[in-house]
Amino acid sequence: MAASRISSRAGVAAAAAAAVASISALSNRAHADGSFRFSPFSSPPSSDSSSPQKAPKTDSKSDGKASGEDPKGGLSGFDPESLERGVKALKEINRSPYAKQVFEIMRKQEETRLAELAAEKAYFQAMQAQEEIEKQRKMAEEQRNLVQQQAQAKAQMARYEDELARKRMQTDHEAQRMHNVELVRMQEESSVRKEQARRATEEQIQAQQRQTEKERAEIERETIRVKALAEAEARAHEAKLTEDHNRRMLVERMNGEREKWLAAINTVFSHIEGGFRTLLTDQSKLVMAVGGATALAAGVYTTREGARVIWGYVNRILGQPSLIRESSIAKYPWSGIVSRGIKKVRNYSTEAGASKTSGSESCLDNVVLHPSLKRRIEQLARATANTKSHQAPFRNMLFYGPPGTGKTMVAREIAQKSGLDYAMMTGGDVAPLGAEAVTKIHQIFDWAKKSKKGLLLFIDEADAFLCERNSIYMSEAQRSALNALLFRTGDQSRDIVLVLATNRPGDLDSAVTDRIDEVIEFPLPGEEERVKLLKLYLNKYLSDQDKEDSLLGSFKRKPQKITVKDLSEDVIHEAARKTEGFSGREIAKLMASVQAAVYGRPDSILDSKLFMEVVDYKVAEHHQRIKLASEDQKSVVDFSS
Ligand SMILES: Nc1ncnc2c1ncn2[C@@H]1O[C@H](COP(=O)(O)OP(=O)(O)OP(=O)(O)O)[C@@H](O)[C@H]1O
Repeated sequence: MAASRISSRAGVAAAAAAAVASISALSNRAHADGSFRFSPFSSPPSSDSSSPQKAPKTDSKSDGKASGEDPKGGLSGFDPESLERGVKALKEINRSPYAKQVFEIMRKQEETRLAELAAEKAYFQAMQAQEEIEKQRKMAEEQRNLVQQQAQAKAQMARYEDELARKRMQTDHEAQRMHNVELVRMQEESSVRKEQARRATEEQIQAQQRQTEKERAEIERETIRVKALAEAEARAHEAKLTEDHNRRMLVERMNGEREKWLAAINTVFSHIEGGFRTLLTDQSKLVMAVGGATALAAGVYTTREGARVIWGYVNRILGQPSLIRESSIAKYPWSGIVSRGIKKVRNYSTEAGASKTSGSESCLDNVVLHPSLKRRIEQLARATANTKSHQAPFRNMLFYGPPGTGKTMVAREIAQKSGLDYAMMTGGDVAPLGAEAVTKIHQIFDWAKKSKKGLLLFIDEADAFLCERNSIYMSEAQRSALNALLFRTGDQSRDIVLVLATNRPGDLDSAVTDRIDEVIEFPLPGEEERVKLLKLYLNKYLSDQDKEDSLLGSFKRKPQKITVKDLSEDVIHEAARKTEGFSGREIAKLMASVQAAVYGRPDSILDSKLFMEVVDYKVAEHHQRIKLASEDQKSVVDFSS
């Protein structure tokens, strides 16, 4: 019995296990599908949970509809066999006395399962919360991305705006640059226009200046011409006066002679009277007397006229040309014999005296020049002196510089010291000669050839007739004279040294300057030279009185003796400082004025006060003269413009 009971119990347990296994298999399957919600102990939504027998049916039906059945139609993979086995097992359980325990176990199993499901639910809720969090995170991320995108868009917008602003600025800048370029171009054009206008004005001014220069040159030439004319007139007048004087002397002498002759004639006539008486009485003696008287008259007349013709001829051949103002060559060959003899004697005595006082006297003692210039001139004088002995051609010279700086003096000194003959003429003398000038120039060169030593021909104021040949102010005669001179100086000469002096070297014809070998400038004296000049003329005009007295001899009235007092070196240096811009001539004149001022004093004393007074007014006079000259020049420019 017990064994049967045990076997029945084992059978129930096996049935329950089978039922549970089949239900579990179903349940697991449904879970595996994810849509199956059936549980034998859970209360289905539409069937009664307390009737487990019905539940599978209901479940199977609903399951067939809800989960086992494919929504597209048909039960895919559903096995009703296990369900049937479960139902069968349940029936067996119901019949078993251990059904209660079985159901208890099943309930516990179900509770366990519910707990598992709750845990699963909690798990799912946690998952859901996690999902929610994830969603929130994603949303936040999206939000952040949105914000980021917005920021990016904003930044892009800002960049774009910035780009636009930059482009606008660039455009503005470009426009400004173009504007500036345009402005610069306009300024350049304007400056070019201004420059052109300035050049045009300058050219106009230069043309005006040239015109003024020409006019001034014309005025100067006219002045020189007038001066030369005046000088010629003065010479003519002087000659006339001399002639008058000679005539008067002649008349007086003739009167004396006449009286002498009258007395003689009276005597003679008394004799003649006797003779006539004899003649009248004797016919043959009368005829002889008349014939003799006629022959005598004819002889006297012929001799006189013949002598006059011969004199003119000799004079023309041998005499000094009239253009030469000063020369070392005697005017007539025979007239030098006596003077040469006197000169020799004088030279001998001077040399003897000089050798007693100083060993050697350098040339140019009376000329004050800058040491370097002086050295050059001494060298030139020596070279010129030696040229003839070496049979070399002479070198022509041009001296130029402001008036009164010693050009003429130096030329004279060079001529004298070089041992050549020398002759001086002035350019201003040529113009008044007119058509005769050419002949006179040739005459000078012919005459110069006669010098055995060689001749230094010095032409002062050379620009007066050697100026530019194209000049419209030059007369035809002057041009011819210049051409004659150019013709005679075409080759290097072994007979003539040409020395030209001018204040305006620029006016000389280019062909003339081409013939020049040495060009020497004579500047205004510097302070050192002015000191020397002041001392030189102080000695000459104020201290050399004794010497002059002895030279004047007894023919002239003796001048008052000048006493020089307190004239220190400092005073002379002060005067030299003040006389800046003075020429040598002006300083010589200043010292002549000092001499005159001293003669104006009863005691004839020269002291530093008087000296400086004269210096001051001469300096004021000099500045006034410069001012007037510049005003004159300005007015000439204004007038011409
Ligand atoms: N360097 C000098 N040394 C001494 N005296 C001078 C000097 N320069 C000029 N004089 C004085 O001035 C006078 C004129 O000099 P000079 O005739 O030589 O000048 P210049 O240069 O030929 O002038 P111009 O150009 O006017 O003919 C001389 O007689 C002399 O008294």
